[in-house]
Amino acid sequence: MRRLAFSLLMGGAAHTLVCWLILQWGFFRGGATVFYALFGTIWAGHLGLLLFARTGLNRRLNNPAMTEPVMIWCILTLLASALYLDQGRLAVMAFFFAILHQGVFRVRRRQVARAAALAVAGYALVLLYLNARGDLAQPLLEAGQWLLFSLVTLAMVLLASEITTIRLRLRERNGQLAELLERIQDLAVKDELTGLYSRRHAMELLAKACGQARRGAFLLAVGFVDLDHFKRINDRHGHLFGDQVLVRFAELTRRYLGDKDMAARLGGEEFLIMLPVMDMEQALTSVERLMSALRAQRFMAAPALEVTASVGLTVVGHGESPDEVLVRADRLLYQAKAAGRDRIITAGPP
Ligand SMILES: Nc1nc2c(ncn2[C@@H]2O[C@H](COP(=O)(O)OP(=O)(O)OP(=O)(O)O)[C@@H](O)[C@H]2O)c(=O)[nH]1
Repeated sequence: MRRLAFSLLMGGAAHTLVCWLILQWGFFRGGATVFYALFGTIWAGHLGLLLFARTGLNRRLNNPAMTEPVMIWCILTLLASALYLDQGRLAVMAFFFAILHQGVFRVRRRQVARAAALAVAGYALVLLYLNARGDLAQPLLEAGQWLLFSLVTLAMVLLASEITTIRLRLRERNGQLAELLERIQDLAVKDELTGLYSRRHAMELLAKACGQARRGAFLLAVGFVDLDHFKRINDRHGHLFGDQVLVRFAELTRRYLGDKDMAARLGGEEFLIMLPVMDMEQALTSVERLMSALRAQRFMAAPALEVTASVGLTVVGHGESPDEVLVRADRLLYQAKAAGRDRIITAGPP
């Protein structure tokens, strides 16, 4: 919007000023009446375009920046004023290069060529029309100026084409770099197999969350989850199938845990979950729901298999360090395993 306003207001003011000077020097055919009628219309158009963008109606267009329509409108205003000039026509048409400059970085090569063709052909039609009416004082000079204008325009279009090629290549490279960066960031914080957070990142998040929970911002539940008899699953159905089970569990955490909850794979078949909660009961309900979903999973390659997990679940106590919380959750998990697996053992802070 700011760019559009700048182009239309500054470009329009410069165009008006040059034509007004030509009017003062007596070379504007039709005099002040035609000048004010013409520039009144031109400014109504400029302000109409600005109003259109200001009200947000442009967002409904395919290209909300409206670069091409604005370029075409501005070229038409130059051509319209060129019709009334007895002198200085080339100076006015030269504003086209400023219009082109505005468009080069924003529109496609085809659109630049279209705008250039409109300017060159429009300029030629203006001259032919004036010549037919006998209003062209120096036809040869005007034709020479048109030729010069056309050659410079051609050079500009070729340059614009080069710039567009470089711009597109840069955009492609930027896209590739952004993708690479995202992948590097993912590798640093995510577990490759499951897409859950990695152990290192989980520890960083836990330290941060413990700090916030300590300040009383919320209550944080921390759970150690360990799939039961995973070695047996691997041995019976193969390592690849074991991987599928891990991925399925990760999917379930994404589906059953809330937006503010977090799940990480600490390694092997061991996971950490963190849930900001109101109380332990809420945490227990969430984890029970996740465990039921895991138990209900069926696998094509092993239809009779029921995967379960043991969980040690606790909440972060006032002033507790992440290590203290992890040790307690680990101890609870051990108790769950010892008590026969497929269960959640909970305990609050000491
Ligand atoms: N498929 C697969 N298996 C893994 C991966 N990482 C570790 N494991 C296996 O996970 C198994 C873990 O076995 P254990 O630590 O003995 O535990 P468990 O068999 O689950 O027994 P409990 O925990 O006591 O119920 C081992 O056989 C590891 O080889 C992995 O990325 N993919």
